[in-house]
Amino acid sequence: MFELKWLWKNLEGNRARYILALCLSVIGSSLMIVNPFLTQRIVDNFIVGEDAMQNLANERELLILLCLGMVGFTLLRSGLAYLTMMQYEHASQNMLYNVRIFLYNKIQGQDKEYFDRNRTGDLMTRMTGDLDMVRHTIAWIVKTIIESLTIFAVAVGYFFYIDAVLTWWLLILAPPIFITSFFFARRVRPMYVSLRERLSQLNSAAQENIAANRVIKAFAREDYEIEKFHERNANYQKANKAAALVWLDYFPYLETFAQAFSVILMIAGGLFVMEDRITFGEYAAFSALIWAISNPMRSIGMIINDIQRFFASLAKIVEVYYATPRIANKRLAETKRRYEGSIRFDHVTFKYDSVSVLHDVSFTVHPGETVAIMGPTGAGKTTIVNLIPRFYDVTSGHVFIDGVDVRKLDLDELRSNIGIATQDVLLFSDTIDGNVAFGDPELSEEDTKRYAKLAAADDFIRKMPEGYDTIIGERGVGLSGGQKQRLALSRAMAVQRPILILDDTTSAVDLETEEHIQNSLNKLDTGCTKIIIAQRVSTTAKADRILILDGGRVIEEGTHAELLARRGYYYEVFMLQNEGLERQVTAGGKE
Ligand SMILES: Nc1ncnc2c1ncn2[C@@H]1O[C@H](COP(=O)(O)OP(=O)(O)OP(=O)(O)O)[C@@H](O)[C@H]1O
Repeated sequence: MFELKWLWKNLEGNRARYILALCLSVIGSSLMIVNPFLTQRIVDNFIVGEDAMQNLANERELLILLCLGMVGFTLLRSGLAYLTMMQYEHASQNMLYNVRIFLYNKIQGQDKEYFDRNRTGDLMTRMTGDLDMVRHTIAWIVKTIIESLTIFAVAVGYFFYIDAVLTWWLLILAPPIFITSFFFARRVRPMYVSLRERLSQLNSAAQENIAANRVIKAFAREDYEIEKFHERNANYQKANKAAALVWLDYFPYLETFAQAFSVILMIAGGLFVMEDRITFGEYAAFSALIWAISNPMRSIGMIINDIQRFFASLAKIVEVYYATPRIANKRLAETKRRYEGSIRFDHVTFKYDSVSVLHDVSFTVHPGETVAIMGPTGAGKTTIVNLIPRFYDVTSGHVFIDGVDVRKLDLDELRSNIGIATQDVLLFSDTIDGNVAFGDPELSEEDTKRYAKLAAADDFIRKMPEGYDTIIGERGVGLSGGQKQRLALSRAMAVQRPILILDDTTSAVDLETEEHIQNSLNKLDTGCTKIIIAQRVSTTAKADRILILDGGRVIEEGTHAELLARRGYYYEVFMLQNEGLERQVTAGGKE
């Protein structure tokens, strides 16, 4: 019932067309009765009736009319079938289009946690194969069911009109057919749920392997990955075969019952003709329409299979359809404000599910200040910056921006006040110009170049075959790690936000380029609070303050000079890094 309601809801805008399609299906199928009826008249009046010869001579016009009627109704039915299909196609394609956009927007609106939990390949399967199954259902399965039921009902009605006893003899087969179908449906349903899951695993494996093809090649793991893919492919094939074999368990019974219709008709109908209970014309009508009863019985297996597939697919679609992100944009702000840029973490604790990652973290960044965060890998640095644009929400404590808890700010407004260059650089397969101006499509060519220069990217961009118009491959293929980082940095700077977050953005660039970037960041003309995650002392040295994070706790906090004087973690990192650099940064670092 829920499924029908869902379909009805999503047919909005196409309901009239769909109802028209259903009505045309019923009318078209009902007309199936006409030709057997005309056949009966022709047989009884002009072929085997007592007055057949006489009628042939005297009522030739009637015969021609009946023959023309048969041709006319056949053409009419073909025309109706065409019109019906058009309505089903339009209604189902329009619905598919609308639902796909809805799902796409839904997925876009999900929070980071959702993407942590859901695999890309699985989401892709929902957006493609599952949606197609739903369309197939409303265009084909519903059509087949409506037409089969109509033909069945009309044929049975007509049979009763001709001879009720013979009809009951035929209908004696209906209960065993329905019981067999019921058991088949019950057995096959969980198989389609598992089949759908295996398809999703197969697609996820394909998507992951294609996306990670360079890593696979680098580690010469092609054979292993091919084997893994084969395994999933085999799983999917096995599940398909298992479902098909279940059908084969029931198929002989259903086919035998369907065949039995003709046998009963031949025996009982033949006897009835001999006893003159029915005319030969009526027998011919029965015979011409017997498929109207047996065919729906035959296709019942196919319909049940498709319906089970539909249920499995719809369940997956509905999960996305009704998914509500925990962190959602409530669209509170009428106009977006520009923040001052102060950030305060107040006793922040954070857990991923039940794993604690941050413990009682407190610090303040004043507008325009630069704070560097350093610490061992896995210490929680990225997690800290993820809390500022609310990619995740704190488990306890508060993150304030301009004195307001981020959870009380409008999400769009909050995020449009933050420029971020993430640790995993993700570029789009677009022009370099398009990538730099991604956050601000209105950015002038001149400004695009200016920000590229600030991020020390202009030089290498100019050397590319088509400069700023060069199209880069998916995820930045064709660029070095450092080049990608510089493009990501120019993209983050180009949006000119009051808060700039750089997560290990210069780790892959050489020291000279890094110094250029440092100077650019200090010279940014829009006043900007910066949080820079870095492992190099050369990056952190000039920050107003440095936080050292270890095991999710702030263990040291101060300026470069203060932390060196403490002889703690920072000092050790400093000593491990270049001695020559020590002199350089001590001179330039803040006291
Ligand atoms: N989405 C996630 N789900 C569960 N655990 C996560 C998730 N992201 C990170 N973690 C865990 O949280 C901890 C902190 O991760 P985080 O990425 O913040 O560390 P980091 O200090 O930035 O490390 P790195 O310097 O290597 O980038 C790690 O133990 C990591 O395994």
